[in-house]
Amino acid sequence: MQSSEKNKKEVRIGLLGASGYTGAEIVRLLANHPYFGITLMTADRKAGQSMGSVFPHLITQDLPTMVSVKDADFSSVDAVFCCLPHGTTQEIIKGLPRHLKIVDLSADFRLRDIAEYEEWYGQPHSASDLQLVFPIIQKEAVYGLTEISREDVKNARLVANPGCYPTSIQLPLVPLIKAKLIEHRNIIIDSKSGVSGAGRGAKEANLYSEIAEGIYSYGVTKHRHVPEIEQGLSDAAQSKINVSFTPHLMPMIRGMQSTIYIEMSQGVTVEDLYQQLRKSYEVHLI
Ligand SMILES: NC(=O)C1=CN([C@@H]2O[C@H](COP(=O)(O)OP(=O)(O)OC[C@H]3O[C@@H](n4cnc5c(N)ncnc54)[C@H](OP(=O)(O)O)[C@@H]3O)[C@@H](O)[C@H]2O)C=CC1
Ligand SMILES: CC(=O)N[C@@H](CCC(=O)OP(=O)(O)O)C(=O)O
Repeated sequence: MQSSEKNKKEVRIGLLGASGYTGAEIVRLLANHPYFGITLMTADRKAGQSMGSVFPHLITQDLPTMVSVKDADFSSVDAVFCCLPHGTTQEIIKGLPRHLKIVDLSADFRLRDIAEYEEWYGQPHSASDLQLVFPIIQKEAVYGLTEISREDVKNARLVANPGCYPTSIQLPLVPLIKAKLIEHRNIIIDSKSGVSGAGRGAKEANLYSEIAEGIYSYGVTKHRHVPEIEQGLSDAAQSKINVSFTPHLMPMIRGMQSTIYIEMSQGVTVEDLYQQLRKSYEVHLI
């Protein structure tokens, strides 16, 4: 399909941070989508390159050349996916034209409490005037765990896409908490992730020789996803929930497993938990 035909599709998409792992995933998901066409792509170090040269498996896709965000023209864009590092994202989002719908994959708009963001992410909001701008944008953000807040997501201007570990933990626990099947205390979460979760940027700790044939825990007691997990579970419970969460890095590229230990409410059986999860995520086949 030619770019000109793509422009006729209903929703014109800008992809910010297209040259990273999540950018490539968005391209894959949108490639044959009937309503979306990609009209703008940005990169940082790889600005000026084609997507096919960065990700050879996408070479057959007819995509615009990646440009730097500062050179991006949003006049032919209706919605953007932000696939940028957290911290960087706030500054870029606050400068985007108001007509754009935004899906942000970073962590910048997930936490309602800005003080909590600064504490767990170990950085103030980066632009000097952002303290003024951030609360306004933050109020517009909907936490985009679709299964839990589908209607809010539909109408949002800014969707804060949940983190990987928090997704794997909230999807099973939120329905059980709402149905009062589990206790709010002593929730212990043991999660395992593949290495692509750390992004494509080169880091010593993610070298093959560091990762292969081993497993290690990291961020013990202080991983930045703790407040996000607690925010979602506390919302479901309508009271404060604290969790013990330990992530592990596995010698694999993709994938995630979270094993969650809970106390069942009095009289509840394991079968009750399964029934509730089946009911909550029932797929109606036509
Ligand atoms: N990897 C995963 O499984 C998941 C990641 N996320 C989150 O999504 C976001 C993107 O992650 P991921 O794709 O893995 O990251 P990558 O490191 O793979 O890609 C980051 C992208 O942002 C660009 N970029 C980096 N710095 C800047 C900057 N200062 N200004 C403009 N563009 C910049 C990079 O350009 P270039 O390549 O040219 O340097 C690249 O396109 C992160 O916030 C991450 O936390 C969310 C869910 C899952
Ligand atoms: C293996 C690894 O490093 N994982 C990342 C989380 C990846 C993820 O998808 O979460 P975000 O959307 O918040 O980036 C980490 O532990 O920080």
